[in-house]
Amino acid sequence: MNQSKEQRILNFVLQNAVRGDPCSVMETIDKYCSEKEWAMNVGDEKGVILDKTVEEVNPKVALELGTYCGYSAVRIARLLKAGARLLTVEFNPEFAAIAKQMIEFAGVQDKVKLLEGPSEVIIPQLKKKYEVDTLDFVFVDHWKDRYTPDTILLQECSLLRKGSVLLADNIIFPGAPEFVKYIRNNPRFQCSTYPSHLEYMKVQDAMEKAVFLG
Ligand SMILES: O=C(NC/C=C/[C@H]1OC[C@H](O)[C@@H]1O)c1cc([N+](=O)[O-])cc(O)c1O
Ligand SMILES: [Mg+2]
Repeated sequence: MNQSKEQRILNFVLQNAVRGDPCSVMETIDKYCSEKEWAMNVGDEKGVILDKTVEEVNPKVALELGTYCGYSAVRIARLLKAGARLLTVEFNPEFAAIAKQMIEFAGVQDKVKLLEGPSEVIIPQLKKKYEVDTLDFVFVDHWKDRYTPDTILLQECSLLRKGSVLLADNIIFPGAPEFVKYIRNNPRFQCSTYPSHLEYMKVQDAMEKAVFLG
């Protein structure tokens, strides 16, 4: 049974990156995916926007929707202060297994909790099962048609507080048009757009930052 692309990416990291070095893991994934096989990691250009937002928020509790191979989980976790944690949600078991190994190789496993399952099932469990009070930061990068329902679900589950920051990937490509309409017309969010490019490509993309006003 031949390997998946995600397994090839992991193997390339295991063979070429420095164990315990998150930057080395990120650089190695970016090298593979720009030179050998494209993959839907947030990438090095949009990754800088992610970095800046995480540094600005300095979250104690962060949530990621859409782990994939763990690239952005490593990217976020490397910036978290002592005692801070990232919960990352992935429903595809193959991707979750790859991401778990990626996170461990990068040495950020103590800051990251990988939750396997659909976001609509996991989000309502965050308070009781995962001891979350409210979320300081949410990176939204999963199925584009789940961006809006899950943003609504986060509010319904009282997981956002005044100042919670959402950062959504791919609002131009592949696009999340109804999310953009929802969030920009919602008086409870203060939105700003960060133009960029699709990972590893010369295609226009952007990220949307939305601050919850309470
Ligand atoms: O579908 C995308 N992301 C959705 C991710 C979906 C995965 O996360 C949740 C689910 O387990 C699935 O396996 C995507 C697609 C492109 N793209 O260019 O097609 C670029 C991106 O940055 C993306 O995040
Ligand atoms: Mg994306």
